[in-house]
Amino acid sequence: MRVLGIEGTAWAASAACYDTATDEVSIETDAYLPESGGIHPREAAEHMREAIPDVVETALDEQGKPIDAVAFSRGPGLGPCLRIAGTAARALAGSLDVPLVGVNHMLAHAEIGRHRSGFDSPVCLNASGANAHVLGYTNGRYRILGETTDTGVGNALDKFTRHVGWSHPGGPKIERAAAEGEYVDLPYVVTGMDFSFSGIMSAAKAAVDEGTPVEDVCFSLQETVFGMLTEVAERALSLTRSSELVLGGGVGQNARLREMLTAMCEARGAEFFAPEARFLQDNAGMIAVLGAKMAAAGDTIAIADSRVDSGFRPDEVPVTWREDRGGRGAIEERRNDAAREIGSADAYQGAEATVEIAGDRVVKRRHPKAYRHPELDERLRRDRIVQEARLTSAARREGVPTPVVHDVDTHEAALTLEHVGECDLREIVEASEDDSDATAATAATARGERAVRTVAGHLATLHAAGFVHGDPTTRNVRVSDPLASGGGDEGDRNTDEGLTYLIDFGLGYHTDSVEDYAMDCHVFERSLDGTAAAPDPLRAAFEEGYGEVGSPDVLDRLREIEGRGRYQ
Ligand SMILES: C[C@@H](O)[C@H](NC(=O)OP(=O)(O)OC[C@H]1O[C@@H](n2cnc3c(N)ncnc32)[C@H](O)[C@@H]1O)C(=O)O
Ligand SMILES: Nc1ncnc2c1ncn2[C@@H]1O[C@H](COP(=O)(O)OP(=O)(O)OP(=O)(O)O)[C@@H](O)[C@H]1O
Ligand SMILES: [Fe+2]
Repeated sequence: MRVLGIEGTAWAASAACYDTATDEVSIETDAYLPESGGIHPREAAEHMREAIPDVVETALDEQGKPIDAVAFSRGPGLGPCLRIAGTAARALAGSLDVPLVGVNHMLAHAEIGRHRSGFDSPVCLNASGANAHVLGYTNGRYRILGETTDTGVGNALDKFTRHVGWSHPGGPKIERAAAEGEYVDLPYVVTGMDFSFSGIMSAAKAAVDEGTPVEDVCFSLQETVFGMLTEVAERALSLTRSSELVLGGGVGQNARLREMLTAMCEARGAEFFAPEARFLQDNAGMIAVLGAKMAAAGDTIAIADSRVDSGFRPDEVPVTWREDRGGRGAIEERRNDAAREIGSADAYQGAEATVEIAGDRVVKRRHPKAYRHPELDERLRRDRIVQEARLTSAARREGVPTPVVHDVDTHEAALTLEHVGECDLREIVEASEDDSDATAATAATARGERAVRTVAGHLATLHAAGFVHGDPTTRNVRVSDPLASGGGDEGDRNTDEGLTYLIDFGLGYHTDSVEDYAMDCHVFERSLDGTAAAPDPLRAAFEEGYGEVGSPDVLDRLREIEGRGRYQ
């Protein structure tokens, strides 16, 4: 099959031909470069209007053979640009009398890495201009495991370079200047698997204004921003137990980012793949390749339904082109692989730390991360160990079951904690749809729902006390057996079903913001999406449980967060 791809979300007016027989992709791109400032939507659309016919003609001429389908970026992107590229795609599909395929641009960034690497089911880090997120595949959809809560990563870098008077795009200029720079501290913001850039960017601009050499700020921006992305990618690998990572998006052209991701994957025995530059930056090649997979699956679109969508999110797309659904079988396989690799029940390799179990105690150590700048690494490990010890105890005082903290060693970044629970909540929710044994499955589902409801109550209690957990995932909840929980002397409201403990408070902080509380809930719900065999009833149980204890404002805000588009 030969597919013509058209890309026109913002700066790249691009057309490509992909031939499935040879796996060859030829790409023709005409880039819009603003004369001053950043991308102006109207100018970008004007460029799109002029450039699209030419790149399409060149791509078709080069192919020289008939085309079987036309694929185009439906979104996300700038509305005026999308509409022009969409109109061209519709006209072409009509005149060639071939099917039309509407592609999600961010999924194309992710799928091109999977396609070129041959990986089976990787986690994908998309680091592009207008977006930044980590995707994992479960139950027939790509789930957003973590994302920016403000701007895309490239846009953030570009805003900084505008401030210092450099021309667009700024990313490559930061990379060049960073070669001459030294480290200075900038804010580092990771909440669960989400992250934000606005605080860092304000601090970076202020540092330059106050006389810090711009090279030092560029160097530190890379260390901080890419350190955050790498950390989040590692958390996603740990949560999903995947051992494959692919990179997508224009910022992926940065050598320091790729170096960090390579080092992180190497340290945890995972494989890393970044496609070549022509497939990282916006390009129609990735649209043609995913378009071909969709067309082969019959996933084409009627002209009448082919409206563009500037806020099109990757998790809205039902995945038709993958044979596996990423359901229970895939989860089980990864679980077995992980168990074989660890080879012992006495030690865990978390995303951040190693946890050794010795009798009724565990020792948790945050080892240095080779990918991170040593100064940043030391600061984070020390701060988090102190915070974890403080908030673990603070939560206990509020009546939320947590491990007793026996010892804190800030020098070694080590904590000695009481061993709690029998398994992570993840094991229960992963298992809750086992069709081989219906009775066991119903029991597991009921147990999962009860535990999730209890977690919701615990989070509401923390929020009422003025702090957040910061990383409430199904891995950071320990669940004990109902019979083994020992007579209810803990005074927990759910003693009859065993205790549900919260652990791993290293990313927690004090706050009185409804937004922060709602984000805490959002992080937990998304971890259900990323790990549970059947997330929907669990989400419902969570919201019900939160509603019983917590403020309705938080739940309202949670729904608002879920409905928010991130494209800016
Ligand atoms: C929706 C779509 O229009 C959008 N496209 C987009 O952002 O273009 P993309 O080609 O993926 O990425 C461009 C960004 O990539 C950055 N960039 C390019 N080379 C870079 C480098 N060496 N280091 C850091 N950033 C770099 C640029 O500064 C710019 O912000 C997206 O994918 O989010
Ligand atoms: N006090 C504890 N009692 C029992 N098990 C524990 C305890 N602390 C940690 N564990 C186990 O070790 C695993 C990793 O611990 P923790 O989440 O604290 O480390 P981490 O490196 O931050 O992991 P991640 O970032 O992947 O959540 C937990 O999922 C849990 O299975
Ligand atoms: Fe892009």
